[in-house]
Amino acid sequence: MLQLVDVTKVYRGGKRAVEGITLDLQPGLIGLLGPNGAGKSSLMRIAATVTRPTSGQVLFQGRDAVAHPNPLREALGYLPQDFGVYPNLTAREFLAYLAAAKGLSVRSARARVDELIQLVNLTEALERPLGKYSGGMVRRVGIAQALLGDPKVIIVDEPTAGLDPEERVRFRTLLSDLSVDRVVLLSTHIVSDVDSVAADVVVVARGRLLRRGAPEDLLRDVDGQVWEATVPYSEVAAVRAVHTVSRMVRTTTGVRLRMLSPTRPSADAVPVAPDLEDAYLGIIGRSVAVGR
Ligand SMILES: Nc1ncnc2c1ncn2[C@@H]1O[C@H](COP(=O)(O)OP(=O)(O)OP(=O)(O)O)[C@@H](O)[C@H]1O
Repeated sequence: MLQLVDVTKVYRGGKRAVEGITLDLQPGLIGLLGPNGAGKSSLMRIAATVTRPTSGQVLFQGRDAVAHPNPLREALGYLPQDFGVYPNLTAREFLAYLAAAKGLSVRSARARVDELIQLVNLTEALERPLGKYSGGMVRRVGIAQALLGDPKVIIVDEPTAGLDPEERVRFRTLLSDLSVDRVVLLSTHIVSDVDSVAADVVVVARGRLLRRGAPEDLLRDVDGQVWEATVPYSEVAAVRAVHTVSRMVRTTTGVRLRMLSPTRPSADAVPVAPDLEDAYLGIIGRSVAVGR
């Protein structure tokens, strides 16, 4: 439905944020994972037609969405990373304003706004000005506005920033439900945001696509390479210098480390089943090791 073809973004001043990324996106939830500065937001802005690629193509239903962005814009719900609100409007006024800008009729806008306010759990704060909302509440308004107009493509950039754990789970479930017949592209640097909801994971770093696959494929990459061992606190730095450590828990007997290593890292290390966080760190770690 939405394709990025060999997309590159070079900002004024020469910063290369995206380096030849090709992605064919079909309905479903696609998790775009990468560390800070990987180029996720740049890629999302290009996919959302708010930034033009320096080279490469964006195609929506086979048509050029760079030269003719309107068909994609009409089908799009976008939550940018730097989403802002008008502080003097209430949530209802703000959403009604955006619904009007999207061309929804007054009647269908009113029903949709009420529905969305319930969906993102803002009913109680409805009549308060947005300037008095917490960061997490503003985020929820952002999610609601992205869903106005029943979009076929939903692009959400770090949507869970500022949400509490319960809201995160709720939001993950919502996006998963929506992805049944829509493209939902979610960017994050938090692996648990895509774990168990994304059937398709894309890992980017330094502007490049490093790996794309189903979570089970990514887990297979590090099968037999994840270990746990307890080491004295004084040895932690030495272990970390050699291995990617994905978890560290201080215990009464030392520090319990979870680490990636192609071979058993120490005599007392026990193999454990990999999770997506291990797989992700493995991909990022390998890309650093080979200098990509
Ligand atoms: N408008 C801009 N002008 C110049 N450089 C930019 C601009 N926007 C982003 N960059 C740079 O491009 C690189 C990629 O940034 P981008 O925001 O796309 O990454 P990201 O993966 O979304 O990271 P984060 O999660 O920190 O936002 C970074 O080095 C960033 O500083």
